[in-house]
Amino acid sequence: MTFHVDSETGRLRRVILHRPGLELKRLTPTNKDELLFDDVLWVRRAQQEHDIFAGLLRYRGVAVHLFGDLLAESLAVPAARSLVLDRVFDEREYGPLATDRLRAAFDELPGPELAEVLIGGITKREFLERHPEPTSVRFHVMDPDDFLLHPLPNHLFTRDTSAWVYDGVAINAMRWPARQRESVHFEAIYGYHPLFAGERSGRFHLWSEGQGAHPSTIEGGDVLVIGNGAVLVGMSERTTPQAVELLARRLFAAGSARTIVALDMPKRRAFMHLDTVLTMVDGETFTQYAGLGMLRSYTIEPGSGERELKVTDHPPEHMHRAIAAALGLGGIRVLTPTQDVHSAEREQWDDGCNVLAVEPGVVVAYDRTVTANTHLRRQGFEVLEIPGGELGRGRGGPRCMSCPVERDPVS
Ligand SMILES: NC(=O)NCCC[C@H](N)C(=O)O
Repeated sequence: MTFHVDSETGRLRRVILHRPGLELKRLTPTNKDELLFDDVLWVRRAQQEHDIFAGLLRYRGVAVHLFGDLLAESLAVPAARSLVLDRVFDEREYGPLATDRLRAAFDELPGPELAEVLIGGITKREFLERHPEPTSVRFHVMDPDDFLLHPLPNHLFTRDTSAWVYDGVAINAMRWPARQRESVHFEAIYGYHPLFAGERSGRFHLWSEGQGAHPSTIEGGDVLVIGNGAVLVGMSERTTPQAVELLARRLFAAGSARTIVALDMPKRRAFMHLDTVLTMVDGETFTQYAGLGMLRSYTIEPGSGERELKVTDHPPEHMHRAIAAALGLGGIRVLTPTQDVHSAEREQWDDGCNVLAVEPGVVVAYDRTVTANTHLRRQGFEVLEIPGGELGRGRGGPRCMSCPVERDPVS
C-alpha cells in the first residue's frame, strides 16, 4: 500500500475521519469559545450526520479509517504510548509532584480507554473515582469538575492536524492551545500504527517541527495540494510565513514539491483557513468566496543552495495568474455564485466553499449551502449533499472533516 496525495480532486481512495464522541459532550456555553466552537452541539445528531458523511464516502469507494481506532491501536505499541504520555504529562503542566503519578495511572489503561480519555478529556472527579489523590498543590487547587485533561473536540477536523503533500505528511504545530495536543496523536499514528509503520522505511516522508515550533504554526486547512508539484498555502490567522518557508525547505529537500504559492490572507476567525474560502473542484477550477477578493501572493521555489529559496512577489491582481502558472496552465477557472453580500457571508460561514472532491468534478458539500451548491451544479459539477446542521457549528465542512491519505493525481 502506498500513501500519497497527488492532488485536491483526483480520485479519493483513502481518508482518516473522526467520528465525534465524548469530547463533544464536554462542550458547554462556558468553554465553547476557548475550544474554538460557536455553539454546543446535539451530539447524537452530529454523530448521525457524520455517519452519513462516512457512509457516502464508503459508497463512493473510499476506504475510511476512523481516527479513534487508529489512535487506540497505536497506543498498543509501547513506543507510541510513551511518546504520547511523555508529551502530555509534562512537569510544566502538572508540576513536579503530580506528573509521574498521573502518567503512571494513565499508563495502566488499555489502548481504547486511553484513547477515549485523551480525546474526550477527564475531570478531576472522574480521575478520583479510580485513583488515589496525588499529594500535589497543582492537583489540590483544582475543583472536582475541572478538566485534568481538556477534551479535544476539534479532532473532528482531521484535515488540520496533519496534511499529506504528495509523497509525505506534515504533522502540524497548531496555533491555539485548544488544538495543540492533537499533533502528538498523529505522530503516534504515522510513526507506529501498523497501517503506516511498515511504510516508514522511506516510502513516505514525515515532516514534523515538533512541540517547540511556535510561532512557526501551520494548519492543514491552509494547505492545498493543487497538482503539478505545486502547493497553495494560505498565510492565515493560523499559518505563519515562517512556517511556510520551513515547509518549503522540507518539501524541496525531499523532492516532494516544486513550487509553493503562498497567499496573504486576512487574519480573522471567519477566514480561519484557506479552505473555508477557496477549494478546488477539478484540476483547473476553484470555488471562491466573493468576500475574499484578490490577495498578495508569493511564489516560492528552490533557490541556488540547499538553504536558499527563490521568492517572487505578486500584486493582488495577479493572484489567479500566479496559481495558474504554478499549475502550468494558461489560466484557472474561479467560480463564485452571484448573491447579495449578506447571503454570501452566511454561506461562507456555513462552509459553502469547503467542499471535498471525491473525483474531478464530484464534490461533497453541506446541504444548507443551497446557492453555492446550485451554482456548482449549473456549471456542470456533481454535488453530493450531506446534512451539517450540527457538525457545521464547529465551523468546518466536508474538506475540513477529512484527511486524505491516498488520492490520485488528476489525469
Ligand atoms: N480546515 C478548517 O477550516 N477546519 C475547521 C476547523 C474548525 C475548528 N473549530 C477550529 O477552529 O480549528
